[in-house]
Amino acid sequence: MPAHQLAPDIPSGVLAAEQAHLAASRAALTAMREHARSLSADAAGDWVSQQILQSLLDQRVAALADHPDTPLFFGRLDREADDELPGIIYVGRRHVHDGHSKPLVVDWRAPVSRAFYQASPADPMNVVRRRRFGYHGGALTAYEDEPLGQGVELGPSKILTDEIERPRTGPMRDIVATIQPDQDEIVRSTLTQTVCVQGAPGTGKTAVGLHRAAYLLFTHRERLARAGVMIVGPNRAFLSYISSVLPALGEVKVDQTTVAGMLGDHAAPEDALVAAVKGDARMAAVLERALWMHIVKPEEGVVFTKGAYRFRVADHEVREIVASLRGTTRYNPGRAALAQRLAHMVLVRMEQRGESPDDRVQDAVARSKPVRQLVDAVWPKLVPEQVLYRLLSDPEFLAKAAKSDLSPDEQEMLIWRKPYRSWKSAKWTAADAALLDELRDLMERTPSLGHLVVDEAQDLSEMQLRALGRRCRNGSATVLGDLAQGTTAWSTSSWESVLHHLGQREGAVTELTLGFRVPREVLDYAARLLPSIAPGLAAPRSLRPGAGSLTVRAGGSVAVAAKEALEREGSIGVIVPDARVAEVSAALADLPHAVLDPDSAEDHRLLVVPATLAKGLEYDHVIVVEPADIVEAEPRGLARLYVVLTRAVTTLTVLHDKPLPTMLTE
Ligand SMILES: Nc1ncnc2c1ncn2[C@@H]1O[C@H](COP(=O)(O)OP(=O)(O)OP(=O)(O)O)[C@@H](O)[C@H]1O
Repeated sequence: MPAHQLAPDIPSGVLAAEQAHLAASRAALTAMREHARSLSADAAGDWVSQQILQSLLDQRVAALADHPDTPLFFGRLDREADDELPGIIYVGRRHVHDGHSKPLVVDWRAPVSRAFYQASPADPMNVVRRRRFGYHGGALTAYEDEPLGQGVELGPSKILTDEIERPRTGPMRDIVATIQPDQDEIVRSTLTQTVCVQGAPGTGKTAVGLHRAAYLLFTHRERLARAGVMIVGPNRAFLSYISSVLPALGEVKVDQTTVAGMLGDHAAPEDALVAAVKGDARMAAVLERALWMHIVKPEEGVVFTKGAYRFRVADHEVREIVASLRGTTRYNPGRAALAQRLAHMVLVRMEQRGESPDDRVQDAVARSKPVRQLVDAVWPKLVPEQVLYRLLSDPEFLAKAAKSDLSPDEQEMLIWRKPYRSWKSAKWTAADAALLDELRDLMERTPSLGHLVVDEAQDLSEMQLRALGRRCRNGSATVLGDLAQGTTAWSTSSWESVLHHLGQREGAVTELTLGFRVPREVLDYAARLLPSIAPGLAAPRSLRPGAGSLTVRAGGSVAVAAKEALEREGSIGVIVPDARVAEVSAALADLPHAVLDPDSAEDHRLLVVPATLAKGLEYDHVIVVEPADIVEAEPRGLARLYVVLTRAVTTLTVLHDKPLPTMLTE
């Protein structure tokens, strides 16, 4: 027998007491906000400090806002612990205390809240009873008790099931009330630990990554406020979908971007095979050689004239300085160091002549014309685009830089068929963006963030991973993905390799196995593709039975399917081959709908979604149009189809005129 009590939606004595605690917590939060509002920035010494303090106070006031629809707490722990904390703890989205510093609500990220997610009959963690609360709108309407420490088996939680079954409308929600024990382990792993999560569609990877960011920001507030945390997602539609999760958890200062947003939005078209060569980590050595090949062997010395005197640095001395700097610094600091070292030699000559020049003289000599001319000739000023331009347009230069790292065929593939006039007019591709970033870092060190969350990481090239790795080289990362959902020319087949190229070899690979999104029937259907796209992976499991959720129709009309879906509750995604977006949108002309546009604030229940933008998204009802065309459209089309078929929360309708891939019909 499940040891559960689900209170009916009628206030009982217990429910009334809990509602009173909610009211008291709300009032306390309002008082905290009023107090924050009453604080003045005038105490700060000067105008600038005043502005900074005022902005901090404003942020604090905003963070203390009470959102009536968002439950202030969602759980309660009755504890039997020998510590200084209260015996009863309410777990919520943020700390709330009364005027005497007594905690009314404890932040879910605090160490004591861990038991809310982890305690079990086998390991009660000093908790005798865990209570979950159910809300309707902002009103507390139900509770559910789980006795721990009595050795009683727990049955399924209805509040948890209701939360998972709740129709999805609008952007992604936080899962803070229902994080599962294996997810919580990942969320609370320490800041220094890089974690890589493999998980089938809908196992909560994205949710876990976002909650880990919130957890780390809470636990290491100062350090991460300085160093920064960034979320990297596959496209802007995805970023817009996840955009409200962290703000709902009180974290507004996390940058969310795509790889293109980080490395440069270059999108000239490119053959997938060429892109694959450019994405290969072997390019790193080629680029490094290409950059340093710009240094010219010095044939002349330098002569600095001051009044009637001439101070000379001989050619062999210049060669020695260049040789000693080469390979020991990045390119740009090396250039600056060369000027300073030449100036220093001149100063030594001045001293030999009995002068006593100081640092200012050294700077002046370093900036003088003869020194600048020599530095420009020997160690030329460069931008990354110049180097890459030369590499992709000059076969001889490429051959020298590539040595044996690239085969002659690969080199030939890299050379532009139609060269551009100059580096300034070159049109760069997405793969070039990572090469330019590598060069930029060889010239000037890229600053590192404190933590990076990388979603859909299976799709990144080795060179892109290196670029991301630079941005967390003094920090750590949360790497999320699914080997079965790799759709790019360079998709990985091993997480160890991803961690290697990210520069986080110590990272731990872990797996989430239970699906929260896709009904079992739909997931089993999609999983028929797995042996063809990721033979090593086990079939995914779903928490949600969802009988009757799958319909496959030959010759069915998209308008009819959309009308049927509109009669039900929740969001609808009509996922179509990219080339057929306009046609399907026209077929739906009688129904209010929009084509998915990441930049539009317009929210539509019925959306036409190009197949290549569906990654990471979910809809209550998904209608997939013509799977054969989705498969045909790209080299890893079967994996794309797997992604598309696993976006449904409640129903999946597959419409096809052409034969379905055989794996789906066998
Ligand atoms: N513990 C949980 N409680 C409630 N809902 C959850 C939980 N974990 C995940 N979900 C929900 O399941 C859905 C899928 O989660 P998410 O998008 O994070 O999965 P994913 O593994 O990133 O999927 P994909 O690989 O398809 O991108 C979301 O609606 C999420 O809110």
